[in-house]
Amino acid sequence: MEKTEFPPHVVIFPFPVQGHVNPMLKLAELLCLSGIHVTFINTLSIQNRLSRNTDIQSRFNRFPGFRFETIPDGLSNKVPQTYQETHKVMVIFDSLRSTAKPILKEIILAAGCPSGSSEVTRQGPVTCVIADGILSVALEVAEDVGIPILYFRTASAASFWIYLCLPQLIQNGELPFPGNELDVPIASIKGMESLLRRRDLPSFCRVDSVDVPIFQMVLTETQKTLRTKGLILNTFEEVEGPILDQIRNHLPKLYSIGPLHAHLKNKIASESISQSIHSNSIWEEDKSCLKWLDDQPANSVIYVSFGSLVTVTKNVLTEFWHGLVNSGQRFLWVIRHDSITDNDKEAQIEEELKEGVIENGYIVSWAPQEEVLAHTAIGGFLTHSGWNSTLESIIEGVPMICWPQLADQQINSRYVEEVWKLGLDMKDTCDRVIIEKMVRDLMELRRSEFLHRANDMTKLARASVAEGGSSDSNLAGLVQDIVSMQRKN
Ligand SMILES: O=c1ccn([C@@H]2O[C@H](COP(=O)(O)OP(=O)(O)O[C@H]3O[C@H](CO)[C@@H](O)[C@H](O)[C@H]3O)[C@@H](O)[C@H]2O)c(=O)[nH]1
Ligand SMILES: C[C@H]1CC[C@@H]2C(C(=O)O)=CO[C@@H](O)[C@@H]21
Repeated sequence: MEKTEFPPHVVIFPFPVQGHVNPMLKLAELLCLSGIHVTFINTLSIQNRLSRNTDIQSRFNRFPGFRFETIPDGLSNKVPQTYQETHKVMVIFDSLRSTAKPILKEIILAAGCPSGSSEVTRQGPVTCVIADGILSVALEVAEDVGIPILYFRTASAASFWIYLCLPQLIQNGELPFPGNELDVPIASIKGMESLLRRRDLPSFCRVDSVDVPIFQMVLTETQKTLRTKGLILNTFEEVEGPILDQIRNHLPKLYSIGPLHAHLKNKIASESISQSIHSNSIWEEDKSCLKWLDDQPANSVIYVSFGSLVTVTKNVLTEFWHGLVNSGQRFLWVIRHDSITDNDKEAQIEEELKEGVIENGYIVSWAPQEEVLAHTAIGGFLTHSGWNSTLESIIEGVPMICWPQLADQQINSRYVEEVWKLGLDMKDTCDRVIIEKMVRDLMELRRSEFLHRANDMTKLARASVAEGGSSDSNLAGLVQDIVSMQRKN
């Protein structure tokens, strides 16, 4: 086999939102540690925010075969704060669809050419593309230029499997469903027959017509996965095994390599590189909360965060405020600056909440979440059930109260309560009395039950990313397949 003068070169292209960029940067670092060269594509605003709020540049400078490539934001950085999250996502999606194709093609074709910047980074021709599982614009470019493409879907395997089964749900008359009878069982998804109700389907399924744009987006983008060389998922066999087996019937090359943040920490430790947790936050992290946590008893604090996309009204915040205060538990609460939709009152709301904070509460606008969940003071997590947050809670053995709002969060919360039994699902309610009761149940009355379950799952998660574990082996298989793609090109 002829020897190539360059290592394999992968172009990685995430959907430009925090919950996608974060895990894909972890993947990029893992591939760099395996000797693979990487070009990572960010929109200009994402790249500027990462550079402003993290050590991203210096962190990746240690890899001579790595470089960032930035592309214009298009319309995506002009989205009014009052837009609902799904509207924001569709603006970004449509903007990339209309602008990214020629730019991505140019990046790929210029790689490895003497006149290109590859002379600076010494990268060879592109071996393959790893694109976000909702960016088929990258699939079209890869097919045009004739190079392999893998998808990385950053949400749960369970949500991906439901999206892949949407055509059956429509054919069997289970979608769309009129009205709000949400406890009707869903029967036609293999592996979830006795688990699913309408309310557990991803939020995009709550439509009275399948022509709703974001429903069409997830349906068509997911079906296009079948045209790729394989699918990477940030999950592990022991947590979503039965569903991974269902997906493998349609996508044999399925690489479950998560939890990626823990996987990367393990690999960095084995390379004896600096141990500190490196942030990929696009907001500035308020680390003062770590000092506040140092002063709290072990397992005494419930951490509250709803991720990077969910927005809330003042009324919702007020219900959570009273529920948390009335529970008598200590709490650390993230209220993201751009998360309040009645934004004319944003400053007033936060001040009211802060004025009301008694000694057992602490509020920040963005936290170092991986460090918070690893802190001994944390005894519970009130979460929106975003997949990164769910994995970060699992690996640290923190039981959860789930308040799902968007996309895969609904099915994730169902698995937390009903399958993994790691916590409580507050789905479709927001009431101070229910919030208070659930916080007391998680932090006091059923504490030992949930901590026991969480401890068992933590062991499985840590074993999967340890040397020889399922995710470790699957990552080695991914690297090997990328190397073999280079030889074929
Ligand atoms: O104060 C905070 C809050 C969050 N995070 C981090 O931000 C990420 C948030 O990701 P996630 O929990 O997945 O939530 P979203 O940002 O809402 O993620 C979007 O993308 C995910 C992956 O596709 C989906 O699972 C979610 O439903 C979708 O909303 C996590 O890594 C957190 O550690 C912080 O660092 N500080
Ligand atoms: C707003 C959501 C549309 C699909 C994306 C997603 C996925 O399944 O890839 C999950 O949640 C969000 O990140 C996106």
